[in-house]
Amino acid sequence: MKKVLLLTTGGTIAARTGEQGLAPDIKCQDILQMLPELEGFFEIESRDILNLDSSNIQPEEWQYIAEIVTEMLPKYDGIIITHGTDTMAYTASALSYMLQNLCKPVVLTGAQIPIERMFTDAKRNLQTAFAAVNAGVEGVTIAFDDKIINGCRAVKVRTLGFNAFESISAPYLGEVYADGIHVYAHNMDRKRDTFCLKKELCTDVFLLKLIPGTNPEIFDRLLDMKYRGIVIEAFGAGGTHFERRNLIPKLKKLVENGISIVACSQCLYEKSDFSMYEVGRKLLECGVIPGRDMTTEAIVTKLMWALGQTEDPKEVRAIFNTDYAGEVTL
Ligand SMILES: NC(=O)C[C@H](N)C(=O)O
Repeated sequence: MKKVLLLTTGGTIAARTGEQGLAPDIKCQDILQMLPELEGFFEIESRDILNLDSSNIQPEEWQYIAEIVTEMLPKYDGIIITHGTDTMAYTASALSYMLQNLCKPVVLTGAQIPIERMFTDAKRNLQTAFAAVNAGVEGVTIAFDDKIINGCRAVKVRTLGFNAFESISAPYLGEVYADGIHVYAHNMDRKRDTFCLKKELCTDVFLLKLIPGTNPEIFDRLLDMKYRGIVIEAFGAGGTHFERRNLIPKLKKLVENGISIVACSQCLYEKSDFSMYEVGRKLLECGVIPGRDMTTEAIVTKLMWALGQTEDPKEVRAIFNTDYAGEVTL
């Protein structure tokens, strides 16, 4: 029988309606009581570690969760973490980098409807998470709506639909059917070294979505504010305007000041390629790091993590040229 640790952090899955609206309240023991069918199949221990809507989960919480996972993992076959859906993809990505060479399942799950309500998806999602642990799907994953998604490829794409998450530019790792869980790929050939926690993060990272007419002076302000990393969501396959409002000299200045800039596409699907158009090449020429087919969530957290590991922009670039958890196609 597999030994599983359930950690709860809050989110809608554990929410009740209070005077101020929905807020997390339900404890792990109550959650487990609602899933009596798991008892005969798993040896389960549980612990409430946070009680937050995921909008309140920030880099400090990612580090706290990573510490607990690192401490507890040797005693279990896998760990399931219940978490709000709104920022689950950020937490999953951050954990993917912090928990280096992870070779056991760490599965995040949650719900669109609280577990105590009719039509809740919480039980099904938890069952899927347990199935992922049982199947030994390694690494940080998200179990949701019968799918297992690599954590650093997940994006929340729906506010209300049960299919809230998609796996972007990467196949699902597994799916649940009537005959059980189908696991497609879980040995991603990347765990060569021993597991270790690398939890240092730099929170001085800013995300800017370009609009037609973005004022170039925004980049001077970001320099004044001492950001060390900037993620730019550019247009289409990769481009920004240089007519009339030329962003390029400003970006050059930032790079000269040692700031790491990573650029990706505003389009959710498919890769960016900044070498394709003149409007993209100019970014590469001033030293911007291409985000390739990574999600914005995976880039933002990777930049925070990279800047936590090194002060050298060249090493940050080298980190972005490395695939740690299946987050990027090189
Ligand atoms: N479905 C959810 O869990 C949404 C909630 N606001 C959260 O992220 O905590």
